[in-house]
Amino acid sequence: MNPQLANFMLARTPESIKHPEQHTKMSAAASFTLNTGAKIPAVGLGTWQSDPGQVKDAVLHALKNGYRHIDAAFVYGNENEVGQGLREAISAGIVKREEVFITSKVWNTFHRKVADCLDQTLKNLDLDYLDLYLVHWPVPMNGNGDHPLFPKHPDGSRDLDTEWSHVQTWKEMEKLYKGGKVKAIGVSNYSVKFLEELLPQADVIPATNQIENHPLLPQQEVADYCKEKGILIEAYSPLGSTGSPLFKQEGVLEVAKKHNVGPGTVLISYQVNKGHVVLPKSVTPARINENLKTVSLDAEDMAALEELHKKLGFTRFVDPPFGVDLGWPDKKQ
Ligand SMILES: NC(=O)C1=CN([C@@H]2O[C@H](COP(=O)(O)OP(=O)(O)OC[C@H]3O[C@@H](n4cnc5c(N)ncnc54)[C@H](OP(=O)(O)O)[C@@H]3O)[C@@H](O)[C@H]2O)C=CC1
Ligand SMILES: O=C[C@H](O)[C@@H](O)[C@@H](O)[C@H](O)C(=O)O
Repeated sequence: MNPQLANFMLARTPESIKHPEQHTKMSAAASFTLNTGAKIPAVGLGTWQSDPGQVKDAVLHALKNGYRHIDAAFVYGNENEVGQGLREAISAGIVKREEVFITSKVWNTFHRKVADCLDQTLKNLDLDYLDLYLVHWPVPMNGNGDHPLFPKHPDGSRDLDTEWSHVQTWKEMEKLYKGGKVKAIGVSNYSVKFLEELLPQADVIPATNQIENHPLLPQQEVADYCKEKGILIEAYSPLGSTGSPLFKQEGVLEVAKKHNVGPGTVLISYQVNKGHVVLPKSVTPARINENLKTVSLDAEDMAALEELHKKLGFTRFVDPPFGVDLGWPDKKQ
């Protein structure tokens, strides 16, 4: 067996799952192991739509209260403040840089110049390396269009770079990995279709695939495929994204009642129980604390949560209008 894969298979069960008696309130200590051998904390703080003016304090609060993993991206436009939160925590002696797992992502308009995007991100965050760098979407966009991040054609459709392929982007990511400024590289928003295009050409297997995941979109096909290839799933929008709509789902509330916890704890625990990293976003101190709590869900709880998409159908909360087939089975007519 490929050593990257063997390492991953051995170590992907978090300690808290191997020893459920230790699996009590805070999951900061729970971690998975990437196919590089590095540890990644199971719960990370999301920062998409965390406004400048709020996100520095959110990051600082999270680090003070046990988080050791922050999920950022160039396109979020707030990396500078994320970096300030991290720096304050380091200056205050709360954490050391090497104790925090920092992820960022190359934006679509930078697929031909990933090294430039990385350098800007490192400058924004005031760091000299990232723990994980992801291809945000497998959709190159025109880097010389009418907008630096969201270029459009006159008809309003997104201006894609159809002369460049996501596989070429990956070859550039591999160079960054070999250069040492990123300790691991991975992908995001890759369906099986895109992974099947990528893997035969890849010298480095992606460490992670960050995808939308929650009981209304378990994405079992790509999750199973990634498990087989040693690629760890990172679940984004675990609460249903903006306004946490999954908090109102009856099935989630029933499991929450059974365990005497909030619906967020159920949605976050659902991911950790599946062996996924989970990235809840909040800028609200009490919620940031709450989102670090997990409980052990039993087979009956997991089945009840899985029933939801069977009853209600798949729901995708993050679905940007790229105008290309991303290969998602739930989007097939
Ligand atoms: N790779 C990709 O393409 C994507 C990556 N991501 C990553 O995943 C992260 C999480 O996904 P995201 O879409 O932000 O959505 P989430 O599912 O994390 O939901 C965030 C929303 O839930 C609210 N919320 C958080 N915690 C609680 C709580 N305990 N009780 C009640 N409400 C709560 C937040 O409000 P408030 O902040 O006001 O407290 C916010 O409105 C992102 O921030 C980003 O880092 C997300 C989407 C796409
Ligand atoms: O990470 C968050 C999401 O991917 C977000 O960056 C995109 O959905 C973006 O708003 C878009 O419209 O393409």
